[in-house]
Amino acid sequence: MTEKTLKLSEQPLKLESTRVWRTYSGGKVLEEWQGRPDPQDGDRPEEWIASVTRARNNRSEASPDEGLSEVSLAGDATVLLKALIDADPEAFLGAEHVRRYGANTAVLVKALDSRSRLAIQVHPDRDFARDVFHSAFGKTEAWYALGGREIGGEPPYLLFGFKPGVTREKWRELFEKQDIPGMVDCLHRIQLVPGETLLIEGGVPHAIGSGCFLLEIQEPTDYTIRVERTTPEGNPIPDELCHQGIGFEKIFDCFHYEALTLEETLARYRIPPVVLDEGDGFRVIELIGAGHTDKFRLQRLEVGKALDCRNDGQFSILAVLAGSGRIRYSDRVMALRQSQTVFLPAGLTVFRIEGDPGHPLELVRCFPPR
Ligand SMILES: O=P(O)(O)OC[C@H]1O[C@](O)(CO)[C@@H](O)[C@@H]1O
Repeated sequence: MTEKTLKLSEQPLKLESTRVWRTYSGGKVLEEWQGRPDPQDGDRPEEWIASVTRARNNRSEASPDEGLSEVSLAGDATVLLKALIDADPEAFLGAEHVRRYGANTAVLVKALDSRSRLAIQVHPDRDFARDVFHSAFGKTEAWYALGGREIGGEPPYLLFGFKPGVTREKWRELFEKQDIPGMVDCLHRIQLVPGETLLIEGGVPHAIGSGCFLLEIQEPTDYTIRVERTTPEGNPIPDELCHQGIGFEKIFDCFHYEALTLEETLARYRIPPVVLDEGDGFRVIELIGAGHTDKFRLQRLEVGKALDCRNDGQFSILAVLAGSGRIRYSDRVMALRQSQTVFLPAGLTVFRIEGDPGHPLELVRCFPPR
């Protein structure tokens, strides 16, 4: 029997691995999860998934396309996801999405594994991004904790949100003195709990601690303002990477000086999961919904048997956290295994996810804003 002819925008697209250089080290747990031989920590601790966003690393030796994801085609051929989308935005992203956001997915997904703590940083909200970077997107982000490891006897942890008593003047003074313990002490600290989701709005100071393995969903930019001029591992950070070209004076405008207690911070930013649908051999859990942010949505899918899905005129992105199985679409099948990532174009309207007996699939499904 001959297969039906399908356009690329009508089929699931397997994504190649896209590792990206960062100022912090990590990646060993990520590589273990990916089943790579000889997993190692290094200077590319992040996997960018379905990315149409270029990394802002300011490194002359790197490719100008660093950060852009490639799609695997037949044989060993690959093509940039961005090139496919640019050639036919509506078919891949959906007409309504293109009307609102142009030929941009409006979302970026990452798997991130830190051996060392990240530098204390902040990302722009939409207003700051528009006024200062002339960008339609800021960098609100959310972390879905997958697991982690102890580093030097310390369990994985997160720093975020100003504590009561922190003012713009105090923050600036600590920056000028480069008083790192003082800056760390201005932020709330919590332990990373696998399965928890935190939403970090643009403007909120934060630093992912050492030993964290998480999935991140965010707006599609790489604007990171870093207030530590030397990384926790002792490497100087070039000024341009700290202030992103806007100068040190301006960076203090990017922070939201809203000092909340830990309870208030967690009540605002920790998002409890909600079961949306459950049946014989599947569960669909909302991790981030439209009520939490208008920047993206995130679901966890658990598929022991089968789950019928629709794309409803929008694309979505899958990452297989664990298990194995397949996607059935039209008259075809695509195998799924742990760490596989897949772009599901808007033109793929219906598909079925099936888990293998004894190896139920655990997946995240990432959506752009509605
Ligand atoms: O400043 P660093 O350590 O390179 O970290 C940047 C990283 O921080 C994050 O914003 C997470 O907080 C990632 O999206 C980003 O790649």
